[in-house]
Amino acid sequence: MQLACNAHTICDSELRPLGTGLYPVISIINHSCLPNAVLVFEGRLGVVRAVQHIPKGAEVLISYIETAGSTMTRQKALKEQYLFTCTCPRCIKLVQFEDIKESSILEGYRCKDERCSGFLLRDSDDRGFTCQQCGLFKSMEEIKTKASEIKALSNILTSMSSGNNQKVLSIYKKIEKLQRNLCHPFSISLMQTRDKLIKILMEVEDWREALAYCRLTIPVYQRVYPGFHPLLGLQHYTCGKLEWLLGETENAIKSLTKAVDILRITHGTNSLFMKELLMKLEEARAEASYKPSLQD
Ligand SMILES: C[S@@+](CC[C@H](N)C(=O)[O-])C[C@H]1O[C@@H](n2cnc3c(N)ncnc32)[C@H](O)[C@@H]1O
Repeated sequence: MQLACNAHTICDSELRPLGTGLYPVISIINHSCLPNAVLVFEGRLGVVRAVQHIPKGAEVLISYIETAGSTMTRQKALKEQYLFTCTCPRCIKLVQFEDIKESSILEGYRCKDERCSGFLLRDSDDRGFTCQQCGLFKSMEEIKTKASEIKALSNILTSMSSGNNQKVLSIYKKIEKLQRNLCHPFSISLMQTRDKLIKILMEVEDWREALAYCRLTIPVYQRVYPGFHPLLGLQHYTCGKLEWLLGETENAIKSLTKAVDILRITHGTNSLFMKELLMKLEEARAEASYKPSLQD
């Protein structure tokens, strides 16, 4: 257990896990769900970078876990994996109204009225949930039916062997449709399903549809992560790459610029990964300045 509490998951530049490592210096850094620094890896080298100004004498804090999640979800993960109760500025708000609202958005249900973006709270008699914006009621029965349909589809996915991309794609699309109807538009589960769809659609080279889902995830990423979070930078990067592939040069420049603005802070500018990103942005800019002259 002592090893698990002090070890770190080594990831590649795109935060895909590669293995586990013990870094004696990095393992003295404590956790916060609102960290002022991030840990990224350049090969086997662990690098901690500040993501905001850290005043002299203040403690450097990184996040040990996925920070997109309700306070209860984060606290559970920290308790189970690292055996402590977090008291960071986000966690001390547990069960305060703002925190209940936040968890109802991130992990709760959507209003029956599709145009309403209110959050739902469970009624005291447990018969269902009421939208806190428009007052519409959603019954427990309706929620349970949709949730069990999603569960059944997820079970099919777990029982499937890999390699059947088209079948997996069609199941994820069904799950996404059900979640769109069940979950709040800023739901993390819906965001994760869309991320799975983006990954598969990129594997089957359907850039157009991958981009459509990627664009849907950006506002959710912007909401659930702080401004300088590597995952937000990487999502802008994915959007930019897809736009570039589809010939949407101006949009690609915008997305790649947003990616660079974030990732130069979290990843530095010296790695091969960042050099490639900066080169793509240069290429897109060069193409944009060349294109109008073609129309002359
Ligand atoms: C990688 S170690 C961090 C350094 C450790 N605090 C030390 O003094 O060696 C991880 C452990 O530190 C403690 N820890 C880290 N962040 C904490 C926090 N925000 N609040 C309380 N304990 C924390 C937990 O016991 C956790 O399992």
